[in-house]
Amino acid sequence: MAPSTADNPEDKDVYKFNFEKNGTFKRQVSSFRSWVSTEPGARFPAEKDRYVLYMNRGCPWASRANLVRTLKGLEDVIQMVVLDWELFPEGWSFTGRDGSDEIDPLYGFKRLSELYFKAEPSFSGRYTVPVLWDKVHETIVSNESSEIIRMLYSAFDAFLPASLQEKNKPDGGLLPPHLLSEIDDMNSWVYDTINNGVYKAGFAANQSAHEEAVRAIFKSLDRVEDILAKSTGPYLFGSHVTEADIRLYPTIARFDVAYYALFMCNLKMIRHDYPEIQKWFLRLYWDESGETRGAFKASTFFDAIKKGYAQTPRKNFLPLGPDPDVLPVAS
Ligand SMILES: N[C@@H](CCC(=O)N[C@@H](CS)C(=O)NCC(=O)O)C(=O)O
Repeated sequence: MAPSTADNPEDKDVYKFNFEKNGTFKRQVSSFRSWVSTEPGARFPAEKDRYVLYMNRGCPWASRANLVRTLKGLEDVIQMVVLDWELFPEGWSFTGRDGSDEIDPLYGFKRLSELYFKAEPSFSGRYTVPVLWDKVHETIVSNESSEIIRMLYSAFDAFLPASLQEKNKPDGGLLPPHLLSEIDDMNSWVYDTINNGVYKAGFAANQSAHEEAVRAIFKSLDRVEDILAKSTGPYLFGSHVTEADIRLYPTIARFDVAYYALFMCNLKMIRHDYPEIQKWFLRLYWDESGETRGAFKASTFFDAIKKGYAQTPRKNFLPLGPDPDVLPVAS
C-alpha cells in the first residue's frame, strides 16, 4: 500500500527544521562522508556494479548527482534507484508512482530510512537524498551531493570509453585543476545565496529572515548574469561545462517553475529578467551535442519538481516582489 500523505504539511515532523537565532533555515550537515577511490587498498574502490545512487527527481541535490551520472555516461556502471517525489511523514518512500521504484530493489525496503538504519542502526539524523550505497560493505558511502559528484568525475573513468574520460577532455574536464580555487570560491557563494538561499527564503522562520534571503538570491543572480555576460564562452568558466555550471543548473531549472511562486522568490523571473542566465539555461537544457549528450534535460523532471515543492509547507510571508509593483505606461 502506498504511504499516506499528512493533510496539513505543517504536521509532518519531516518539516520541523532547525533555525539560526535570527530565523534563518539551517541545513543539517551530511553525516556519511567517505569517498570512492582508485587508490590501492581503498575501503570503497571504484568498481562497476558495486554502487547504487538513491535519488529523488524533485530534489536539486539528488538531481546534481543524477546529472553527473548521466553526463559522465555512468548509467551502466552505477545503478540508480528513484524514490517518490513526496516527502512523507516517514521520509522519502518507494511507491512506484510517476516512474519511481515500487520497492527498494536491494532489500525490499519501503522507506529510505530503512537504508540509513541498515548502514547505522543508531542513526538519528534526517534521511536525505542523494545516497551513494555500497553493495559490498552494505553501507552508505556518502550522503553529501557535492562530494558524490566529485567522486563521479573521474573515479570510474576506467569503465568508460576514452572520449568520456576526464584526462582526454579539452581544458581539463569538469573540474580543471587550474580552475579549482576559482570554482570553489564560486561554489561557496552560489551555495549559500542561491542553491541553499532559495530554501532560506521558503523555509525562513520569520519575515525578516525571508526578506534577507530573497534579497541575497537576487544580488547573486545579478552577479551570475554579469559573469555570463563577460564569459569567453557560453558557460560560467568559458567554452566548456564545469562543476560551476553543474551546481548552478538544478536551482535555475527550478526557479521559475517552483521557487518563484512557492518559495516566494519573486522579485524577478529568470526567463524575463535574466537574459544571459536564460540563454545559458536553455543551451544546457536543449543541448544534445557530444559535450553533454542531453544529460541536463534527461535529469530535469518538471512534473516531480512542481509536485515536490507544492507539498512543502507554505508560510504567509509578505511578498517582496514583483519589483516594481506596477510598470510605467509604455511609451
Ligand atoms: N547537503 C545535502 C543536502 C541533501 C538534502 O537536504 N536533501 C533533501 C531533499 S532536497 C532531503 O533529503 N530532505 C529530507 C529531510 O530533510 O528530511 C546534499 O547536498 O547532499
